[in-house]
Amino acid sequence: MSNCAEIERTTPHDEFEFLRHKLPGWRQDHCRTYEQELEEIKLDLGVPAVLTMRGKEVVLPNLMNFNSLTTITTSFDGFRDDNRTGLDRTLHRISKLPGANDTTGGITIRLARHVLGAADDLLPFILHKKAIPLIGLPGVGKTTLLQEVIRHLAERYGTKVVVVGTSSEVTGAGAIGHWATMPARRILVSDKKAQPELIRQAYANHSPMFIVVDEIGHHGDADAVASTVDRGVGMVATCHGETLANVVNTPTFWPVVGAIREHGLTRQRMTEASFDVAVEVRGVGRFVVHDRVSQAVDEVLAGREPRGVRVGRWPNLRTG
Ligand SMILES: Nc1ncnc2c1ncn2[C@@H]1O[C@H](COP(=O)(O)OP(=O)(O)OP(=O)(O)O)[C@@H](O)[C@H]1O
Repeated sequence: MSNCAEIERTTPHDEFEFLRHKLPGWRQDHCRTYEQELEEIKLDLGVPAVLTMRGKEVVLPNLMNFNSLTTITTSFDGFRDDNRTGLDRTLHRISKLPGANDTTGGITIRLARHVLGAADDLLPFILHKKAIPLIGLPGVGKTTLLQEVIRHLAERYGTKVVVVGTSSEVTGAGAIGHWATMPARRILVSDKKAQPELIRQAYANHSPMFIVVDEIGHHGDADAVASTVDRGVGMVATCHGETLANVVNTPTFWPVVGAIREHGLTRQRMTEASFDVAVEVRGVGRFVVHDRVSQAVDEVLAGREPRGVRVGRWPNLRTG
């Protein structure tokens, strides 16, 4: 699929600038200094703003006052019930901290950027696979990786890729999706409780070859994912957790890891796992891949840690 000639492209720099111009003048200057490495801006009432980067924090001078916080917060539109919104033509995520009496106590701005090549090391392991979870703790780079996976899928399968998710980081916040994930189609989830039904609608109504779900884990998600895969539709989904073992040990995921049942003190896998390869995202560019998921699930159920293959930028890389 290469019919993207008319899609307007923004660079990570453009998207950084759209965001930076929302801040009061002197804070704009501080942010510019850290453009390449900035990951989050935390603006809380009564304390100085904090810029976070991988492995370091910078505390800005001056306390955040009510007027500045209100001016910044009201410059972003459309906060949803989960207190998140995005910024048009960018992948950034803006989240409110609810304060006393319906006020806003602070905001967290996650600066997301499309990183071309972020999935390259993983491609040999995941292309031509049917169903893949990307497992990782908050902030390890799952969403950035997911965007690249979507871009690769959309290049191959075009509009037969449907992305289901709440997060503006994955496909962009605006009425039109972010160029990097187009022409994949998107279903925006405004209420997480509706996600299982929207996954079902994605396969029932839109003839996908692949459905991509940003964050499964709420009640009903795993059942919807398992029945999608049973119908032969490909699936890539992110899950919170550090390892595959964490996922297997969380009952809400049991439908996708082999319909696990408890018998007294033991747990047993009743079917093959829905996923045929599982990826643990351990850090930016560092992955552990399990390519025989059902067997790895059995290892966890037997109380052992399954050994995966280390892929990507690990120091002293060797297979484990
Ligand atoms: N390969 C990469 N190269 C450079 N920066 C990256 C890369 N992957 C992620 N980052 C940066 O790290 C930060 C966190 O990444 P990301 O939002 O993808 O994490 P996440 O695991 O999805 O977090 P959460 O679970 O909180 O949504 C972002 O600022 C992102 O731009």
